[in-house]
Order: sequence, then structure tokens, then C-alpha cells
Amino acid sequence: MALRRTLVAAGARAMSQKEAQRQCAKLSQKWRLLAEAEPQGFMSRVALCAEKADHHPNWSNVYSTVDVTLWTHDAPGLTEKDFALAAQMDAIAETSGLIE
Ligand SMILES: C[C@H](O)[C@H](O)[C@H]1CNC2=NC(N)=NC(=O)C2=N1
Repeated sequence: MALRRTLVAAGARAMSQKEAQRQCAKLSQKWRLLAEAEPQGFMSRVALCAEKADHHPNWSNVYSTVDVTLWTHDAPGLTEKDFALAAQMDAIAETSGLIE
């Protein structure tokens, strides 16, 4: 019974971590790229930064829109890593003239 109680307690902790992840602060940004710009180009450049930082955006791409959500899973919430990657994404979008 002790083992079962331990497992139930571990399950409850896993649930609450998942819930904490769901509810934690996140940075969200939707970029509308120029219609003629390739979102894949923007995303590959960001992906290189993300790999270097070992910090990866949750994102999706539909036509010329890239929708990004950033947060630090372990925190859970926002850390300097999220702001640093967000700044790099801004710089890539702006310096490459991708924004409408
Ligand atoms: C072990 C590895 O460092 C972690 O899993 C990294 C990978 N990429 C990540 N990306 C993001 N956005 N948040 C994280 O907490 C995170 N953690």
C-alpha cells in the first residue's frame, strides 16, 4: 500500500506540474511577414538562434503568419532566455525587412 500511495502522490505532483505549465506566464507574438517573404527563411534563422541558446519557441506557420509562444518549461514561466530569444526574433524580422 505504501508503494501505491507513493505512486498516487507522484501522479498528483505530475498533474500539478502540468497545470502549472498550462497556467504560467508566456510571451506570445504573431508576425505577419511580407507576402513575398518566405516564412521558412525567417524560421530557419530563428531556429539557429534557438539551437544555440538551447531554448525553442512553440510556434506555428500559416501562409505568411508566424505565431510564437515562448516560456521556460522548467521555471515554469518567463526567464531571461525568453526575452533574449524574443529580442533576437524581433531583430531578425526587422533587419531582414520581413514585417509588413
Ligand atoms: C534540456 C533542455 O535544456 C531543455 O529541455 C530546454 C530545451 N528548450 C527549451 N525551450 C523553451 N522554450 N523552454 C524550455 O524550458 C526549454 N528547455
